[in-house]
Amino acid sequence: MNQYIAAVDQGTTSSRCIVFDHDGRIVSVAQTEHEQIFPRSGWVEHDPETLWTNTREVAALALAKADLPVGSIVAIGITNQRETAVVWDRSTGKPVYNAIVWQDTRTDRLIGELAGSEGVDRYRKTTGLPLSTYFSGPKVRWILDNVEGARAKAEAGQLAFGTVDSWIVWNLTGGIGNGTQEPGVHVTDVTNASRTMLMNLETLQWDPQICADFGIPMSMLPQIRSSSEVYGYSRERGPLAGVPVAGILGDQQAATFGQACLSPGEAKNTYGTGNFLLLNTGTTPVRSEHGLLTTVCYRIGDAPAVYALEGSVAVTGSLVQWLRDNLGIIRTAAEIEDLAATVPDNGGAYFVPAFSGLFAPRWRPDARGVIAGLTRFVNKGHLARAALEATAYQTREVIEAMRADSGVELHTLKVDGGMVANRTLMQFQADILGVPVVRPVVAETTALGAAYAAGLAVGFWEGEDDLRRNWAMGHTWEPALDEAERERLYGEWNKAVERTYDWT
Ligand SMILES: Nc1ncnc2c1ncn2[C@@H]1O[C@H](COP(=O)(O)OP(=O)(O)O)[C@@H](O)[C@H]1O
Ligand SMILES: O=P(O)(O)OC[C@H](O)CO
Repeated sequence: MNQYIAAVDQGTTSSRCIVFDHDGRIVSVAQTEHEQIFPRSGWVEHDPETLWTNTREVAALALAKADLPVGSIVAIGITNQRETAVVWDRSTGKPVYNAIVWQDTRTDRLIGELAGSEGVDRYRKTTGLPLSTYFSGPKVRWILDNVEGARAKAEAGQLAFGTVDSWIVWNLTGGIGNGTQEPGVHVTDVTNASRTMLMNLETLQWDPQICADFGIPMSMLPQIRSSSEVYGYSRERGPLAGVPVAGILGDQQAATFGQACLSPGEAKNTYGTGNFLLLNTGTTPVRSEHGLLTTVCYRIGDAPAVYALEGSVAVTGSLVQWLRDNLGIIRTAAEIEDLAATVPDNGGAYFVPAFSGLFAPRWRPDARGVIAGLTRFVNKGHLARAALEATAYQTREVIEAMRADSGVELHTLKVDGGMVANRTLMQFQADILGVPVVRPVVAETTALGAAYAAGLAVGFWEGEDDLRRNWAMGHTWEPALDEAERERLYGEWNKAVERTYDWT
């Protein structure tokens, strides 16, 4: 009987389950979007129970679609939107509040208080991260401060916190209130833990002082495990019953692993709701001086952890959604390419989507979005074009910071994620960087990375050479813009970005 690995990718926009074979090829896919909840300006939430029910539905559907027999799935890997925080009651399995999503900025005042006179870099040495609304710790604190009774229950050891991986694994392996009688395992992996602001980057353990400063009881926290080991077994009925849950990676680290960026100096850029560029820096954390994050890239079983430098851009694909949902100038995300093709260039317009402030490399929580350079000439085609270009300019900013921090010169850029279907964007990305942009055959690298982590833990793949062998080039976009024009456009972009500052 053929054997496969199932990967669950619980992302910001949708939940997916993808089944892979030994060559890393896709055998079956199922996907469903979930509601984005915006209760107030700057707030972004998801319903945790929907995230879980969608996950189990897409898993069942992916298996049913390919008619996979019981016993053909040898392991499950989990990958997830990172930082998003869920707090639930251990005895009922019910969340005490909606999941607070990574883009949510409600904790900005709290960040100011925590930064105090030491500033946003107060915990950077320990965690690799600047104080920001982006990370989970402040979100948990907000729930404890604002949900009635939550703090008392947390202090009594009755509440559990998890990033979305923990929440899914808890439910997948048990979950009271989920038709079973036993709690699931309460774990996370080093990559997800490294995004909470509560983990020490070198010891890979929760930091008691930071937890105390944040007012978060340590009894709420999951156990930190490697990215590739058996954490527990699925209790789901059907073909997944009893299958080991054997891999967990935050989605951007998973994409890095799925792109086989397994040696220091190798990088990938993922274009989803936001953009995330990760550079493998090997087994020593590299501290950033140019606005990047130091983060855990992966840890396979007992091997030493591998670290990465990361440039996180908050708004890229979500700007396309905004044009679709808030302005209605396109009906589907893919239509932006046709609209952009109605004009030859941006018509002088620059769209800086600082909807959650600006993340890497500028970290400006006070920024808000602008469209600069408007004249009577600009039409919706130009706005579509400017929206796509914004993704490419933001990527260039991050690559320049990465070069300054690490000295690594990227001669090609490996890309993946939902937006890389857009050929206009990929061509412009190559143009504005002046290096080729390369998309692999299997662009679902996030799910593939989680599958690899799970498959390595159960011996389905033997080692990293298997993963390197599976990577195959799909399409390359070569730069075609002359240097003077490239620099003129980028210079105007930089001017537009400065117009977003000091807004809040
Ligand atoms: N053809 C396209 N052109 C531009 N953007 C697109 C296109 N297709 C999808 N997107 C954008 O990509 C994002 C979805 O990518 P995906 O990798 O699935 O995201 P996530 O993992 O964050 O849920 C959405 O924000 C959507 O607007
Ligand atoms: O769900 P994605 O693909 O937008 O990824 C979100 C990131 O993990 C946020 O840090």
